[in-house]
Amino acid sequence: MTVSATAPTAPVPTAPGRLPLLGHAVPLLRNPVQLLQSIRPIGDIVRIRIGPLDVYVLNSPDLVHQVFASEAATYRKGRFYEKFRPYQGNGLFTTDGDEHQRQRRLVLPAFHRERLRTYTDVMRQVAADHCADWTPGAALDICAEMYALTSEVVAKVLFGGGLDREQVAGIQAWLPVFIQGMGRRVVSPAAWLDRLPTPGNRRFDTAQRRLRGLVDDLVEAHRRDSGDRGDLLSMLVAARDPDTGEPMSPARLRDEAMTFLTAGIETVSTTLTWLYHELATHPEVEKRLTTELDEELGGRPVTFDDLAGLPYTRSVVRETLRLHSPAWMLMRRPAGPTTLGGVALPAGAELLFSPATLHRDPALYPRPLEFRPERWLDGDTAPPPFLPFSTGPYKCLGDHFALTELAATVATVTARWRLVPVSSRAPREVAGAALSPDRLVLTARRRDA
Ligand code: HEM
Repeated sequence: MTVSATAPTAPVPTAPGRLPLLGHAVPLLRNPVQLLQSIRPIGDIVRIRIGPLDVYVLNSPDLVHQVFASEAATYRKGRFYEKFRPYQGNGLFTTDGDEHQRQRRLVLPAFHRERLRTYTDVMRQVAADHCADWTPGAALDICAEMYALTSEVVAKVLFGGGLDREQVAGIQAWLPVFIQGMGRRVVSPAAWLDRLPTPGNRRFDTAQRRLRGLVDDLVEAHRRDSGDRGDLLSMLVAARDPDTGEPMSPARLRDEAMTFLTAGIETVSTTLTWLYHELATHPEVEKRLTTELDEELGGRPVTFDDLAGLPYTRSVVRETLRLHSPAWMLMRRPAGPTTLGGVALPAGAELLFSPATLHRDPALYPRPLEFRPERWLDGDTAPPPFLPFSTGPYKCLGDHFALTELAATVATVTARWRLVPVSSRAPREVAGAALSPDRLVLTARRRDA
């Protein structure tokens, strides 16, 4: 059923189960993705209530396209992103409008295809070094392993060879505390709670201070020696505004670096963890994957140019991003009163789109809960909307970076190791900053043993 044919003033259906005062806060806190999934069949736009706040959930891919892409100029990023600003500063993630557009133009060349070619060598090397330390038969905490691997990749690509071990360890130790604390503050009911001198708040303050200090030092070092070191930060330091000729200020460089650290690690490590869960429970997929890797690479290290010739590997990555989209909630807010899908929305209305639930809609994807990389290889019908990285002017800037890192890591790790289940327990989804598995333990077996 859709509401798109209704008159502009028609009421929007409200999700069932609303409680007085609390609205839908209880199911949202308990399992937000389940709630968002359950209301998809109700209409193209469905209202949920969080206490006094109305949130309009967009279920139709056409309306998502309208709000996020074709009419994006008439929407702001909205509440969720504003709440990140005190912690993340004025990076790409928290800015919108003209300021965002100017900044995005400056940052874009650092993600150019030719740069990705160089970054791929770092990705492969980190993955190879990381799994070289595994002991055959050892039970591995895959969430921790993938977090350590991906945080080293982003730190090295961002800051280059100048990083010492202590700095990498500092990023790995403080970043999860910072991201988790920031997530809690974004949904916190009262800002004063976050200023109480509790152990958790003190740990967050320390993490934020240490990370900012570390990033400030690295920015300063790059500005002093401003040649191209092949890393991402060098590109940002060298960037000049085409209108004014001005470089980015040290604070802006720090904010962008913090944005890449917070946007580019957990998303990728979560995807890799789900991917290894799926491989461990789908031996036929793993077999086809290793056959492709053996045939195409024959044991040699993967390069950027090899990735185009690994269609099954890329389908495994794509299917993981479909079934386990890290982004489960994106928001926008109309700049003024607007009509959307035939429904009048008030100025400042909060709009929500969930890539995770769109990708599990049986109307778009047949047998949506099955992990079937083959669905991306059939290729004779128009593919359904696939939006793990969102769409429009605020679409993930690191999408090609992430796809390259995921494929290069899988090609490197899976060529050497099989990760097999320790138990039949499936990971439980936890909706935090990303839609993550709560826990995954797998046993490492050498493929050549
Ligand atoms: C599987 C991995 C990833 C996923 C699923 C993902 C997804 C997303 C999504 C959904 C957004 C928000 C878009 C919106 O509000 O419409 C976003 C923004 C962003 N992401 Fe990613 N991301 C991933 C990896 C990365 C990586 C590796 C980097 C950088 C190294 C990165 C950098 C960014 C930045 C800078 C933004 C803000 C873009 C802007 O507003 O201009 N992401 N990402």
